[in-house]
Amino acid sequence: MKSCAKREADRKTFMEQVRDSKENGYLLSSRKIGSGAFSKVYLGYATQEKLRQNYKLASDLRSKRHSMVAIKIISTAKAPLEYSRKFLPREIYSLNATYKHINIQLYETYRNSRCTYLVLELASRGDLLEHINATSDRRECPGLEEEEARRLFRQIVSAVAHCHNVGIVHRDLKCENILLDERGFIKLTDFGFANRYSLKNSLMSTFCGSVAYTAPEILMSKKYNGELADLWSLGVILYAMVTGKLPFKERQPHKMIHMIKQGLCFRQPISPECQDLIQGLLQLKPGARLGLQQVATHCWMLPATSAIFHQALNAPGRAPELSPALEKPSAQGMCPDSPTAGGHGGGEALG
Ligand SMILES: Nc1ncnc2c1ncn2[C@@H]1O[C@H](COP(=O)(O)OP(=O)(O)OP(=O)(O)O)[C@@H](O)[C@H]1O
Repeated sequence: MKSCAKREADRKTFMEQVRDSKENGYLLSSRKIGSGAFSKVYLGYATQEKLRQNYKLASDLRSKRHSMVAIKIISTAKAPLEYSRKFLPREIYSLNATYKHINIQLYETYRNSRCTYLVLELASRGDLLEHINATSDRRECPGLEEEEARRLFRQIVSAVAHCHNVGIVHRDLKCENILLDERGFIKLTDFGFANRYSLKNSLMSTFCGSVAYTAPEILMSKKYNGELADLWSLGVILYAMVTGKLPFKERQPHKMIHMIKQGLCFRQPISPECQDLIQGLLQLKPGARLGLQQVATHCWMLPATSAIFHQALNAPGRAPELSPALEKPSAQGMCPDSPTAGGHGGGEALG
């Protein structure tokens, strides 16, 4: 239980934050909608005066017919210096650089010596992980229907392509960092690990992100290309969306690598087109992964062409990358042709 003194200190801090926000044109509500390692996110409202001053904010909120925003408050006085000096500026830079994309909206920032405030578009329907888990429960079947997964994945790919086009790699793409707004649009968030690169093929060396979504080259502590590492994470996200599970799940990087080398396993019926796309992204060799352009035009992303692709897949002479056994999983729901069937940790529960 919190001590009285701690509660009083928290109350004072919150009142200061309410004041700071009011001075900057926002009413901070006491409804906390999320928290991170060094941040708290509250529901806020833009004042009429703010709406008069900020045309972009006003027109965006008008289209939504409300004045709500998410206010992320980072206590820079309490956060480690490295976070305030390195990761937070990167997050703000990245959000600003990607501002003009529908999936990512930072309206403005303000700060004082104690806190930095990020005013963000409100994504009121929680994150993708919660959505997958809730939908799985409702359907009594793990994962989203492919049609819904396709609709969301298209937006995610578009948001990541936008980042890459302006020279930003996210480096922490995961279901928890993809939020949903009230209209079902995705909002990419948490750019704390994002980095900019000036050379197309420049390599990075910092370990970022969550092990389950992290590209094998990073787990192996190799220098890596940030764009190609983001592509791996996209493969993990798509797998999670359609199966409700993570493809590889281990706490320790060396065990993860072992699992990845054993190969991917689909334990439930997923269309061959979707499997092909996931396989194309989850390639051990970074250079062998599908590029974003190829992802965006992959037949699974364009349903109209999927029938043609299906024919091509089954055409004589094509190497059978997707065996019939995978298209129609066995009664046990395992991959009989996989050396790891039953034994490997692929298909671990989300969460
Ligand atoms: N725009 C938003 N709309 C609604 N909720 C949000 C928004 N931004 C963040 N949140 C909520 O706040 C949580 C923390 O936000 P965020 O991930 O940006 O913080 P963080 O400090 O970078 O987190 P972490 O320490 O996990 O990296 C999110 O998981 C989400 O639940």
